[in-house]
Amino acid sequence: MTATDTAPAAKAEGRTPLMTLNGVSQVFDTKAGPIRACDQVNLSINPGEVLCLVGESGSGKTTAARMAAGLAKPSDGTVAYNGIDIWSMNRRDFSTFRRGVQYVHQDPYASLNPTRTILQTITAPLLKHGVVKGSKAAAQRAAELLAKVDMTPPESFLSKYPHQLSGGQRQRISVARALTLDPKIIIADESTSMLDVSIRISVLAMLGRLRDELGVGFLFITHDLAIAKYFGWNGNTAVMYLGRIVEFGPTQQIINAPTHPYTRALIDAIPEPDPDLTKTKGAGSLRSLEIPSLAHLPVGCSFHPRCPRFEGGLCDGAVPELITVRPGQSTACHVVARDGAGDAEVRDEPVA
Ligand SMILES: Nc1ncnc2c1ncn2[C@@H]1O[C@H](COP(=O)(O)OP(=O)(O)OP(=O)(O)O)[C@@H](O)[C@H]1O
Repeated sequence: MTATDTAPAAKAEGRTPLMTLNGVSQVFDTKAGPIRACDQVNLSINPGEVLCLVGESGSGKTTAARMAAGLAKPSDGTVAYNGIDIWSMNRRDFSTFRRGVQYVHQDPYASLNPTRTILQTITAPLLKHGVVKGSKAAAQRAAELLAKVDMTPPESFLSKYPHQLSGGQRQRISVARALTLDPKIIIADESTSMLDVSIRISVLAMLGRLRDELGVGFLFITHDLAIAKYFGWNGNTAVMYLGRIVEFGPTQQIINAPTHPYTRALIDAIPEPDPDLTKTKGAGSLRSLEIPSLAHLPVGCSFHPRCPRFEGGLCDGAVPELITVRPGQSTACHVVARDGAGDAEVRDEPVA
């Protein structure tokens, strides 16, 4: 077994991934002292690929996403787009990056300007970046984009303000705005978590259709592995815990054959309609439900105080490295590194 990063297919094929996070860290100064919200994260995404970033609240997902979107500068490491560090790009390349990578926020109400109509919200980037010429063409394109996100008839929404729309409709507007500049990657940060279940499912279905039709890549952030399973079944999933990636691999393997005890615990938290499947899950219970503070990380593996497979002297020594345990799948766990992961038995089950 060898130390590994979490860059999937493109690197293996010798291509430069469209976007890479190379050893990216983010340190915040807080009252409790400096915290490392992201610690040496390696990820890569290509157009058409889905990468799900999963973990509990506070695991560093949004911090990683903001760095990927160029909204925050890493304390360490680099974010590269088309192989170029975004923080040393010239203006033209940085503008290409900004157009190519669009961020869809968890709370569309906070990210939509309340004083702008939907027409103004959608046409502003189209006109600013010269995607279309003239207000008539911009309005026509805005109507097409609304139809793409299933807001029909578009004409009935263009003159409305965000407060006149439902949460699901606002989220669709955020997605339509993200599509204005023909992005290569959409970063969707818990973008359905504030919606009611039935609305969430329809917004997820719409995003899934865009994923398939437009060939756009997704960095899809969620605390809910069930949603990663739904959205990212044919992509990869990285599981984050207290700022570090603890497991990475094809989503099907992560769901059906997880190796890290934390991933197993997240999977156990997914309600399972089939009792036989529930029986095959076997993480054992967590030793503690308390998530340690980033300001006082446990020594060694930071999951060890909660881990059902904890072994004194092994897990509370060094920080475990992310190592390849099966083709395409890597885990940061001393016990798995010592005992092996076993064979993955991946059921090609249909997406729920
Ligand atoms: N600007 C900041 N200053 C200080 N601490 C911060 C800042 N931004 C994030 N943090 C801290 O960094 C840690 C990771 O936060 P982050 O929002 O990235 O996690 P998350 O996994 O996205 O969680 P959630 O799902 O709750 O948004 C948290 O402890 C958070 O309080």
